[in-house]
Amino acid sequence: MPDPFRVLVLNQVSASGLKRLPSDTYVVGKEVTDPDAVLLRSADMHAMDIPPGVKAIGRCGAGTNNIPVAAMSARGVPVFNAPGANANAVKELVLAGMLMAARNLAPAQRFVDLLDPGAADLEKAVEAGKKDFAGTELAGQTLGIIGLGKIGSLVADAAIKLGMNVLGYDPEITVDAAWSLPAQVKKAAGVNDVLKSANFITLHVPLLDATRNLVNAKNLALAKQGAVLLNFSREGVVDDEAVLAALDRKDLGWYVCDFPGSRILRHARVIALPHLGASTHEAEENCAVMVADQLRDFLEHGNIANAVNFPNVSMERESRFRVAIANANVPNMLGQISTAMARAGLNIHTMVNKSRGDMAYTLVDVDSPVGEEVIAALKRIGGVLAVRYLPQP
Ligand SMILES: NC(=O)c1ccc[n+]([C@@H]2O[C@H](COP(=O)([O-])OP(=O)(O)OC[C@H]3O[C@@H](n4cnc5c(N)ncnc54)[C@H](O)[C@@H]3O)[C@@H](O)[C@H]2O)c1
Ligand SMILES: O=C(O)[C@H](O)COP(=O)(O)O
Repeated sequence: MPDPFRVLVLNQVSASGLKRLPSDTYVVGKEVTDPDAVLLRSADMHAMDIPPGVKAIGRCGAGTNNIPVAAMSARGVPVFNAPGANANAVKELVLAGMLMAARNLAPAQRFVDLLDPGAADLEKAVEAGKKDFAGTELAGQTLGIIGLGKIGSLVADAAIKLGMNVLGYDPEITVDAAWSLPAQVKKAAGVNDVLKSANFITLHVPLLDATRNLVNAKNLALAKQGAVLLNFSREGVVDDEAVLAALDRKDLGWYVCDFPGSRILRHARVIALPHLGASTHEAEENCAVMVADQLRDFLEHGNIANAVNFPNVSMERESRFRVAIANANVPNMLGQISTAMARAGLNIHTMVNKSRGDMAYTLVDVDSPVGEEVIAALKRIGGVLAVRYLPQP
């Protein structure tokens, strides 16, 4: 009986996902030591000493900026995420955010909270107060969407259905995402174009070097007066100081965001939520199940689906003896791998090799058991980052 896989869980991950890792072959929990894999949501792994035995990381969500992906790539460790699994939850919260801003719901609620329930003129006070909170309707307004991936495309579709005009910008849109966009979405030339034209601007990009401070003092100066900026992306995508200045100048009407950093807290025109975008039972379950299944397929069979730093690679088992190799995407790796196996008298039954950027990944099924010396020889090949032997009973 092989040792069980050990999975360290860093956040509150849905039990439905954890149940996908059966207790006879997995030890899963927050106190697990010497883990083979880590499952998490938003815990910050950058300062963490990631144990050398970690073979995979599973982010039960979309953003992986809390994980040292480049360092994991250098170790040949895939970082899995759950594309689209929480997109509907975020879309619904964006719609809520637009409505909260357009209808002044936050100050209206604060006004009602302060009413005296015992006052004889309660109804009169309600009717007198409501004029301060009159708003606008969404239909007919222009929504600018920056980032048209899983979330952005759902937001576009919902906004069109609400009667909004939609303008989208995404310089790296995938073919699949482009196909899933409603035909009515107009293409913007850039962030400036979106800011100039939209009454509502919503951000759905990952936090990368290229997207840090994507919305800043320079381009906020172009915003339509009273525009509403929504940030359900990441705190660093928006320059908070620039937003505060734009709100104070009344250039921006509202800033709705899911990241209540210290600078924006308690500003009267900021609606800040506690990173709630993906916090629905449905999204938490979808993300955890998707990532746990991907992690299990990788740990047991070496197959890779939805790793942000590896190609998708999957091969049906054609023999009981499988070797999985992560290697640099450079010439002659396959030649060296097959030579090392041939020297040990191993016959390759079938193999698959794919690459993505600097990373390549190879699965090899051989006809007979693979000795430790062969695994050691494979590990010694320059450019090989990680080797795993995955025999089946
Ligand atoms: N608030 C929350 O709880 C919550 C939940 C889910 C995701 N998120 C955040 O939202 C981000 C997007 O999620 P997703 O599921 O839509 O991801 P996704 O990968 O499907 O889409 C991201 C899109 O951004 C585009 N993009 C990249 N750089 C860009 C740029 N400079 N300008 C315009 N577009 C650019 C990409 O081409 C891609 O289409 C995540 O990375 C995460 O940071 C937040
Ligand atoms: O990137 C994501 O998926 C979201 O920010 C959700 O984060 P959470 O899983 O910590 O709620």
